[in-house]
Order: sequence, then C-alpha cells, then structure tokens
Amino acid sequence: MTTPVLDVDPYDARFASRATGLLGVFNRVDVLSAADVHVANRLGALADEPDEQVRLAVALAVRGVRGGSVCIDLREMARVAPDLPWPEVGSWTDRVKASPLVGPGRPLRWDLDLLYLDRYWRQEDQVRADLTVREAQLPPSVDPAVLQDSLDRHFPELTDQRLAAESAVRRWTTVLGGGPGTGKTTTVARLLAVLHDQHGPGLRIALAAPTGKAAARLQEAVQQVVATEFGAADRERLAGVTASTLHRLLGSRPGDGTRFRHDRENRLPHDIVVVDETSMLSLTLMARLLEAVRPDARLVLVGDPDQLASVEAGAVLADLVAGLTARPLPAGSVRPVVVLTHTWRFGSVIGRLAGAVRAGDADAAVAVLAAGEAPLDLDTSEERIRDDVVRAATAIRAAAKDGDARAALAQLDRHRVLCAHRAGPFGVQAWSRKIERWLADVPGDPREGEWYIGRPLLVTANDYALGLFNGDTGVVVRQADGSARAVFARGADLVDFAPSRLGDVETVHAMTVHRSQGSQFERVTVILPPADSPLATREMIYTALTRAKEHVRLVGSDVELRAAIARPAARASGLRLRLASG
Ligand SMILES: Nc1ncnc2c1ncn2[C@@H]1O[C@H](COP(=O)(O)OP(=O)(O)OP(=O)(O)O)[C@@H](O)[C@H]1O
Repeated sequence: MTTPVLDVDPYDARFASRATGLLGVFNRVDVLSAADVHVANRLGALADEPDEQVRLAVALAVRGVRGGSVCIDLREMARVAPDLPWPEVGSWTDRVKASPLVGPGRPLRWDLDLLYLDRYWRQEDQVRADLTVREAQLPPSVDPAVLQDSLDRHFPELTDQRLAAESAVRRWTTVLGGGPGTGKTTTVARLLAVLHDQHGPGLRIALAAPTGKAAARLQEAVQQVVATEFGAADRERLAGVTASTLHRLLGSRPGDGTRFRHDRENRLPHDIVVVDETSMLSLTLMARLLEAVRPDARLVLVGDPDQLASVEAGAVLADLVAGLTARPLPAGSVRPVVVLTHTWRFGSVIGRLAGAVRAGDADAAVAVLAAGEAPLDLDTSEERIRDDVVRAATAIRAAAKDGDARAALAQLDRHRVLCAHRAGPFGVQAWSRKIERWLADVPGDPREGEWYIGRPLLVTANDYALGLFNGDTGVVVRQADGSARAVFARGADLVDFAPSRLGDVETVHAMTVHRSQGSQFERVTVILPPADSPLATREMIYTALTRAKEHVRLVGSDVELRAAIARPAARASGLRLRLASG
C-alpha cells in the first residue's frame, strides 16, 4: 500500500506539527486531529510505549469518542479510509493487547474485542452492573388484584401501553420507546396512577428530561392527561407532579458538569423516577443517573431509540432497547422493553416520511415527497424560506413590541431552520447570518442594538444562578415602562431577566438538529447536509423531520436525502452486547 503524498501547510492548526510516521500520515489526511495525535504520543511517552501501531490505536480511540463512539473495533477501522496504510489486524490487535498502555488500571482497556479509553469502559461496565443489580433483586411486591383493577381502569384494552404500565409496576427498570405521538407521555401519566394504586399515599415521583424545554413539555403533557382523563381521586393525587431537568434533579454542582450531589452515597429519595428523551443521554449521564437512583426505586426510561444519540459519546437508549430485548425472558415475566409503534397524532404525511427514513427506505421517502402533499416540500428556493423566516420573526417581534411575552414565546415555536452542521455553508452560523441580512432588509423595522425588542434567544450554557439551561429559548420583550427584559418559560410560568444578566446566549433563527431534540415546532425548514458529510445520517434526518408538527421543508435535492437515509449513524459501543449477555 502506498502512502499518500500531501502538501502540508506547517502553520495549519489541524496538523500536529511533530506528527511523524504512521500518526503523521493519518493526521495529514484529517483522519486524526492534532489533539488525537498529541494525546496518543503523550500517553505513549508516559507508559514507555514506542510502538507506533499502538499509538495509532490510542489516537483512534480518542478520535472515536469525538465522534460519539465509546470504543473502537480495530477490525472495522480500515473502512474509515481504505487507502491508508492500516496495520495488519491480527498483529495490530496482539500489539495493542500486550501494550503497557492497555489493561486494568491503565489508560486503555481491551474488552469484548474492543478498545476503550478506560473512563468509558468503567462507565459502560457500571451501567451494566447497576442494571444487573436492579434486576437481580426480588421484584417489587405487587398486589395482583389491585393491579388488575387499575390496569383495567386506565388501559381497558390489552395494548403495548398496558404492557408498559404493567412492566413499570412489576419491574424495577422499564424502557418505554416510541416515535412522536405514539402515546409515551399518555402511558407515563396513566402508569403513575397505576403505581399510586399500588403504593398508596406518599409515593415520591420524579419526572425529568435532559433539557428545560423537554421537561416543560413532559410536565405539560402529563398534566393534560391528568386533567382531561382522570377521575377526581387520581386527579388530586397527581395534580402537583412537576418535571425538572435531569441536571437539576441530580443536583448539579456549578463548575462540575459530570459529578452531582446525588450519587451512590447520597441517593435520590424518590420511589419512582421517570426520564423522558432518554436518547439524548450520554453514557456518562446514564451512569450518573443509575448510581443516583435507589436500587429499590422504579426507573422508567422513555424516549425514541431511532433519534440522534447524545452530542457526547454513547447511544444509550438504542443500546438499552437492543441489549435488554435480546436477554432471555424468564417464563411468566413481563418484558422490560416496550416500543410503541402506533402513531396517534399525525398518521399524516410527515409521519409517513419519517417512517420511511427510519426504515432506511429512500425510494419510499422520495415517493412520499414526490406525491406533493401539502405538509411537505423539497425545495431549494430561498424566496420561500425567506418568506417563512421573515413571517415568523415579524410575528415574534410584533408580540414582543406589544409586551405580550406569552404570545412572543408561542410565536418562537412557529418556525425553525434546522441544520446538521454548525459551521460551513450548510451550517447554523451561515444560515443565521443570512437570516439576519434578510431581516435587516425588511423595510421600516430596524433591529437596533444587541438587545433589540423581539430578539429570539438561545441559551448556550447552563446558568445555575439564573436557573437557565443550555437549549432554553426566550425572547426580548418590551415592558410597560419601555425597558427590555429577556423572557423565558419555566414550566407553566414565565421568568424574566435584565438582558445584561444573561451570559451565554445567541440569536436563534436557526439551530442544529442536535439542539432541537426535545422541542417541536409548527413548521420546520431542514437544510440537508451535503451527501458526503459524515453528519448526513438517517438519524439526523429522522430527528429533524419529527421536530415538525405541521409542515416540513427540506432544502436540497433527493441526492442529499438518499445519501443520508443510506447512512445509519455508526457509534461503536459494547453496551448492547454486555446487556444482552446479562
Ligand atoms: N391509547 C390511546 N388511544 C387514543 N389516543 C391516544 C392513546 N394514547 C395516546 N393517545 C393520543 O395520542 C396523542 C399523542 O400521545 P402522547 O403525547 O402521549 O405521545 P408521545 O409519544 O408522548 O408524543 P411525543 O413524543 O411527541 O411527546 C395524544 O393526543 C394522546 O391523547
């Protein structure tokens, strides 16, 4: 195999200037970043490991985490760039396994024929161990007659929703999956009532989600079911149930994003913990959650396993669904994983397109689009996008000028541009600049100053003092005295701040698909990433489409759409294998 000849600019920060040999080759073609190479060389030097094949494996493991993989499979690595001088897999594996860098108490681990950075191996093993301990206990004690009665009341038919509720009563851990509108929240509200019947008064319930927005939606949806479906007794018992962010529930400590007040030594007091939007949890956050929940508290993990996984490493929900489903089920016990498939909300065109994307069926997806039905279009005309964007921004601004904060926040959810990328011509930054230019051209309506009335805001870092969380959105609204306040929703309430108190905020007309998880908008404009982008994946498109309640515009052509549908996100992890084998 020949080594590619490359012209390298020595001042380009992407290139590790002293990367030589194999690592230099992989760095120069951008397979390894300068940071990957530095970490590998530093660890190699500390452990006295000169073997460049081992250092290459270390650098690839670091690279893997950057791409969301918890570990790497050396046998699969050559697929990344087949023309590079990859070591022969057999001897490469032997060298890595024998290296002083690899083993218990060392920086890396070899397990299940996969190479891990030790930290992630420990987290994966902890998740397995905690789930196994929960399973190994005696199951919760249940009054079967009471259970039968409450299930008949809340789930009169034998549906998957009823099975999920029964699992939540009979097991310590339940995973409830399903796409948008499949009835997950309805099931959660009803199963809380069923659990109340078992437990009697004093049941301590925690509802949580990874973002403030998702927590607010969960609380609102549960409360709506309680208010509209339940009789007086259940209504009274569940009327006060609130939801919070997972970080708030676990007790985040300022300046420490990965350790919490509640942990193995200081468990959460709740008898039942329900977490929504679990697909957004990284492996690290799942490990923290599992160590904080009492082993004898019921845990219900809810989410859509087909959505994009977390920004950080791991694909925990998809792994839990696959791993726990593969475990042999003792006779007579209820399944720990229930995935709801019937869509109650939009049996609509958007649902059909999302279903085709999820199934990886590009022909069916293109056929749905080609049918030209109203809520969908595949369009590159900037004119139409501009109309949508300007109309939405104008409506926000009008409500904000009127001092009507609730209306301004409602308008904020009418339309959003979603991009796979942050940077580059298809990314959030470029689209935000373009939108700002369009808005500046609207006659007679200059948006002046940083905190102009009607500025839509996105919080980009947790602010514990203000109680604002990464991903929260708000609007600058005019007050009766003419001053400007930044207004955000907190549950059913509104909170407002002097804009000068806000730290990390951006103007939000466009956002990444990752950030949009846990939110829905009436209309969504999706900028399809270029066909050769590594971010052009099936999960990316599915997640973007399912953010829309009424209308989706895809910007691009069927070439980009087909390319993304053909590429399932590849995140290496050993969790499903570990869980499947118990
Ligand atoms: N068994 C059922 N029979 C009839 N309608 C149902 C049933 N279950 C849920 N629904 C209705 O379907 C709609 C969607 O339900 P729900 O909000 O619980 O879904 P979800 O999966 O939580 O959706 P999302 O993920 O978008 O929040 C609601 O209007 C709800 O009332």
